[in-house]
Amino acid sequence: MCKVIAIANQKGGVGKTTTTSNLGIGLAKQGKRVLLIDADAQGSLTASLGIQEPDRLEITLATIMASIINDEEIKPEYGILRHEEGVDFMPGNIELSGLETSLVNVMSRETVLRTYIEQQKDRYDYILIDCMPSLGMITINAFTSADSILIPVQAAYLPVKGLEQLIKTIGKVKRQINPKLEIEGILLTMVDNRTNYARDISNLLIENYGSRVRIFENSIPMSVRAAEISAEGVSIYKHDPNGKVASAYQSLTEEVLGNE
Ligand SMILES: Nc1ncnc2c1ncn2[C@@H]1O[C@H](COP(=O)(O)OP(=O)(O)OP(=O)(O)O)[C@@H](O)[C@H]1O
Ligand SMILES: [Mg+2]
Repeated sequence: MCKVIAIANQKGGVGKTTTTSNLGIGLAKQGKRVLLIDADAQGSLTASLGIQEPDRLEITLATIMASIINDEEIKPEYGILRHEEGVDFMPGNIELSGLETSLVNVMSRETVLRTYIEQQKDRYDYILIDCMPSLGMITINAFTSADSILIPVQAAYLPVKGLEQLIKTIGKVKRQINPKLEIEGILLTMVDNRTNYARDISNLLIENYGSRVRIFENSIPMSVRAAEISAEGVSIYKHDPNGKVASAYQSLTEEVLGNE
């Protein structure tokens, strides 16, 4: 059985991409077959997997989705790249923003990505989708394709209002298009253990959402080592194997495996 998890939060810079790559590589290290999908026009996931100029790539998620819109046959492995640490990935780049605009007039515009992912399901155990910081059509496509949504929340600010909107959108997609959709959990990221602030936010999250949404036991600490990896093109397990962020992502991986 393949599980599809979208990593989403319309707030920018909360650790979506970092979580997608390190959870994905974590799952691969546990022997799972993993496909990562870069559904963000910024191409940050693609860059963090070692592609220096995502915008120069010819085959990306945008071209694949355009083929599906045009009803063209594509082989499942077409355009998929492989990272040295054992994950496959479908890159994304700036062309996704043009596609986002053109989706408005497309028949079944919410299900284009799902059509692609359905073709991949017998080839992978986990498919993780790195969403862009918006709730636009591409993100809705990700929610339509997913079994669950993992929501990274940066521990440095009170996220309540944006989270409410995100949870509402997830509920709407669940009711209208994708009845199996669940929230995998809220993940606190960039936790600075020198302050009490993270604990306050954690308590606030539990108070406000604990009854409705699972909050991951593991959080991801703030560390300059984590900020370095996107430039290195490798995971935290390779860049700083004995550090606290590697250990946190490993624990998160185990938690996600436990949710199977
Ligand atoms: N645990 C961490 N500690 C310190 N810095 C981090 C940590 N995780 C991520 N970062 C850094 O914070 C920035 C934002 O992280 P990331 O790109 O993963 O967020 P994002 O939610 O994907 O952003 P966007 O909304 O732009 O797609 C990056 O520069 C990243 O390297
Ligand atoms: Mg990102």
